[in-house]
Amino acid sequence: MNIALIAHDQKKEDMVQFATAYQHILEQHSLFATGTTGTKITEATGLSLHRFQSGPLGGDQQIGAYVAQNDMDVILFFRDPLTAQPHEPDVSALMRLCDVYQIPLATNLAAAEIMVRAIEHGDFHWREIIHKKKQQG
Ligand SMILES: O=C(CO)COP(=O)(O)O
Repeated sequence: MNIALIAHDQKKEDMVQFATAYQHILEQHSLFATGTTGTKITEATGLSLHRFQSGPLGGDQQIGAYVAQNDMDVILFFRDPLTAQPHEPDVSALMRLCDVYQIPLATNLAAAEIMVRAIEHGDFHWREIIHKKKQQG
């Protein structure tokens, strides 16, 4: 599955701890991240991932483009609700697209822990079916 990992600055430590704790699950999937989040995860865990632009420079929109093509399966986005973001419209747009395409989106650590266990449990197998159907045209 294609999994996107994103964290605002105040939540990056949470993301590093999350990625460390669930590395054994995450490493079985294709990982994507916004720029700085990706760097921090890779430095802390060694996980290999595709790094997009930093969020304020368009990273959320790049992940949104994957969602719009139905190519992203899960998004774990640790948002900071207490700090204004210069790219708030991009953040809102990404979350909107997740709703348009029914893409599972966790916006905090507690929800992400449930989500990653569901991934391990195979609860998102329906996403593989969508990929196969898409390939068949
Ligand atoms: O701002 C972000 C998401 O909106 C995250 O971007 P970075 O991972 O580059 O800090």
